[in-house]
Amino acid sequence: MCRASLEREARRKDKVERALVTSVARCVIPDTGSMETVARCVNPTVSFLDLQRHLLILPKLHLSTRTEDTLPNNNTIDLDPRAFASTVDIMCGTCNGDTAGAAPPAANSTTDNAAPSASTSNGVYPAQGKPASSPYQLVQDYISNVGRFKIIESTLREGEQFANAFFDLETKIKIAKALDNFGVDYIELTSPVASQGSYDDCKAICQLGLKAKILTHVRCNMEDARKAVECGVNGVDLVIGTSSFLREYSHGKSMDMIKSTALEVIAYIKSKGIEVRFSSEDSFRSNLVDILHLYQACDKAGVDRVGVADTVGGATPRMVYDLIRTLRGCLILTLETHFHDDTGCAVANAHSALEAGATHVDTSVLGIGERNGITPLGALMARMVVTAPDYVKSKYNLKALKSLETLVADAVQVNIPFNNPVTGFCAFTHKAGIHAKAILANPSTYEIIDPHDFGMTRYVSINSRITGWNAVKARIEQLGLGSEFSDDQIKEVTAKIKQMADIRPLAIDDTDSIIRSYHLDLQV
Ligand SMILES: CC(=O)SCCNC(=O)CCNC(=O)[C@H](O)C(C)(C)COP(=O)(O)OP(=O)(O)OC[C@H]1O[C@@H](n2cnc3c(N)ncnc32)[C@H](O)[C@@H]1OP(=O)(O)O
Ligand SMILES: O=C(O)CCC(=O)C(=O)O
Repeated sequence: MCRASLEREARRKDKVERALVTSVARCVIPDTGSMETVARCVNPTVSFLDLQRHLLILPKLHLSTRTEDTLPNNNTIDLDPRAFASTVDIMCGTCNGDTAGAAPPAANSTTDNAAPSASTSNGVYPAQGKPASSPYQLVQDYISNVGRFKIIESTLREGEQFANAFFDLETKIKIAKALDNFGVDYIELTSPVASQGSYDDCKAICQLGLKAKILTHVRCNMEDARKAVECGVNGVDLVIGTSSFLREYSHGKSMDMIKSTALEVIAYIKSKGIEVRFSSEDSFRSNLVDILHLYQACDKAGVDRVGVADTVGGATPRMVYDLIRTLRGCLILTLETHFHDDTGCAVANAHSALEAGATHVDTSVLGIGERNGITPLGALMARMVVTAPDYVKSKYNLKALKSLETLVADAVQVNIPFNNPVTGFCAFTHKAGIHAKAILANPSTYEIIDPHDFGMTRYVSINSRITGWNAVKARIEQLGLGSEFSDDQIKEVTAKIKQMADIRPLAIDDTDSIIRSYHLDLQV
């Protein structure tokens, strides 16, 4: 029977039930030979095969169905039931909806078919159980970390790979202190193996006594790891490419060699009592099963974090969600993510990763890095202050963003882009008359971010032909002339501004002069 008829049959028999998914596995579907992700439920009547053969709707589990992946012997991978302990609708042709004997649902899961409660639809972070002040309806998700992520700030590592970057020690120290003042959790530095200067600077920054933990980023080999440890860092970020591109054309190592070296290096760093992270470069073009096994081995060896990198910036938010969710389901619980911005998805990908259960995001100020860079710190803050306002406002010193960006922009001799989230010169400028009227009445009408949270101010422009009388009235009031104009007179002066703005671009002095000259005429 085809999937659609099963679906119809299930609906007809009203056998829609909710079941708690306790685990998932990827296996070959006998009928089709394709590789799919399937789920096991607490309901004992819903067997593994039932779920393969009958319709399974997993709205929260956007899992991979990449057919090129191969599975180990028993066609399963160890999975973490907690990661998938969410309630899903399952239409099943064989079970009768009787959930007797089912294990109790996990905390935070819902077990009935009722519409979400008012608190949920109003935006509650289920993982934290605290109300959100975001006006957007958040997606309820047990595993999401949007309200408890950490930042690994890589301006002094990835950022040094930006074409224009040259940071002397004095500049590095200024940037490190500014990042610390902003409240980032970690500061990642260039490999001390890169040059004598990099080594000396790394040592010097470790001695600053910053609140943020200092990391350095090295190749996955013993010599690099030894140098890193010598510098006195709090942690070492190990990296090695796992895609066939990088295995063949970068370092030439097989997956087995990568694994044995990784385990040796991890053991060494751990023996020194400092944090160690293992990351696969080019994770999204790596074989899923390869990296699952590698990560699980590293996890078992006691790494503090596992890193996933979209090294060439080709991933989409859906792909990110898919991979991170799958890794979370495979007992990889502390997950760092690194997104390049080649296709403009770096911020969205970071958000998607957090929704899927990643714990750490790599950023750099203004996104500077190799090619066109990575997730920008400021843009990520803009995104996250909307998603998780309480967390972001209490944790990060948002008012320091502008000066931090200015410091880095000056150091690498670029301008802050005009359309940069939050700090771009027009990020809070409102111009069209319809917008201006509503903004003046209530800024939330056309602003999702409150500029004051970042120490910024909004600006309502009246210097154009698309302005309106409400905006002009506000300016007249600012000039202290409010009581001397009737609404009709304001409309008349607005017409004069538009007449002039049809001829040439206006500055605020021009519009003020039109207003003042009209006002003088009123006196005579
Ligand atoms: C995606 C990323 O951004 S990863 C981080 C990138 N960061 C850096 O490259 C740090 C700055 N780099 C450097 O200063 C230099 O490249 C160094 C000091 C690391 C190495 O310099 P060199 O010895 O001159 O080698 P080169 O840069 O030409 O090639 C890289 C070497 O590292 C090896 N390699 C590359 N990645 C890895 C890895 N993850 N683990 C182990 N070895 C690696 C390559 O096989 C190559 O080895 P080879 O000398 O046997 O050919
Ligand atoms: O170490 C990492 O996780 C990321 C390394 C990197 O810069 C990349 O893969 O683009």
